[in-house]
Amino acid sequence: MSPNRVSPSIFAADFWALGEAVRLCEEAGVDGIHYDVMDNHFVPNISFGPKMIADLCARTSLPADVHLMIDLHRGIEDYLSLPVEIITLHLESLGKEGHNLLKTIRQRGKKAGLSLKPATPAVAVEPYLDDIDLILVMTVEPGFSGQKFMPEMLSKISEIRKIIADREILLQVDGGVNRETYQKVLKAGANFLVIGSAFFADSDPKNWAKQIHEEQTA
Ligand SMILES: O=C(CO)[C@@H](O)[C@H](O)COP(=O)(O)O
Ligand SMILES: [Co+2]
Repeated sequence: MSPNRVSPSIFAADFWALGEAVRLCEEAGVDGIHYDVMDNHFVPNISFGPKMIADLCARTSLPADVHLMIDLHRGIEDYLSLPVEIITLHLESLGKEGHNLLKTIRQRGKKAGLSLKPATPAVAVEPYLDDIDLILVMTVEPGFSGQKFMPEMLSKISEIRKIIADREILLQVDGGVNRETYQKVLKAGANFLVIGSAFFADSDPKNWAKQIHEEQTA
């Protein structure tokens, strides 16, 4: 089994020193940077848009995964043209165009991700399994970093691991992942952690990233 992946959520960094935060990620040996895009419609918060992602991507070779928490009715063209590895859409925001949007992400040379809010059941991913490369299980309500992990999501992670079966779909978990919760999340079946506030507050993020990479999973 390939090693677990970890991507810090740059939204949790100090915006005064974004460049330093990216350097910290590089030095810690993480696998990418997670960009939380919020538009104050799908979630009650605003973060940043495509220009900021483009500017940071231009200065680092760390792969980018873009978590779009936006109203999709105006399309996603601004994000499709970015040099990013993964674009993740929320299942709850897909509407009738869902399959086409996911297919378009792949046609544009990126991995397509599908994210589930805490109330969305695991089985909801089943119609999309042929169109996706990643499933993101939210373990907090989307919109803010620094929230408490929802332990009741662990069984959902295991359920999705079973649904994925032998497909090559990454299982990403996002929200409240910290030194106390990350092993439970990996044990439940995730192989891709997003860590926001806990990563940037950690006294030895390099050591933590190494532990995540080396943690044995099922
Ligand atoms: O997508 C989101 C929140 O909507 C996440 O990516 C968080 O921003 C991660 O931050 P922590 O919960 O780890 O502090
Ligand atoms: Co996120």
